[in-house]
Amino acid sequence: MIAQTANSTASEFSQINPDICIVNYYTNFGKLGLHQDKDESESNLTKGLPFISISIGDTAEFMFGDTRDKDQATKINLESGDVLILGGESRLLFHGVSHVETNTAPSWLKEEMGIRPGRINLTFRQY
Ligand SMILES: O=C(O)CCC(=O)C(=O)O
Ligand SMILES: [Fe+2]
Repeated sequence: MIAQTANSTASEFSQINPDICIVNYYTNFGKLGLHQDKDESESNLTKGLPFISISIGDTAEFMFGDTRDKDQATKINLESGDVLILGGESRLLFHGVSHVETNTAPSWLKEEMGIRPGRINLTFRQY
């Protein structure tokens, strides 16, 4: 498994010109099973072009690993404002969301932006 965290910079991955943005909204009961993202073109997947994920709202437990087995997956928290990049050799890692933690969003999102409870995730990709 290739998983680089805080020390990695976006410049280590090939640049993308995103032409797709997928928006997922999770209620506090929301989950997403372990899967690989491989709907993009074969050539861009082969190049390992990254996708870029931005989390907004409540914190999610995000899992990733080499297989679809959630017991073996590594779990990290993705908080509001976190950016996750899966690219290069990590591009086809299995990943998913095991749960969303109720009432963990920054209070200003609710108070000033009127955002509803739960989590929004945006992923930017290049087909
Ligand atoms: O919500 C997330 O952090 C992951 C979303 C995801 O894996 C997807 O949209 O394919
Ligand atoms: Fe995904």
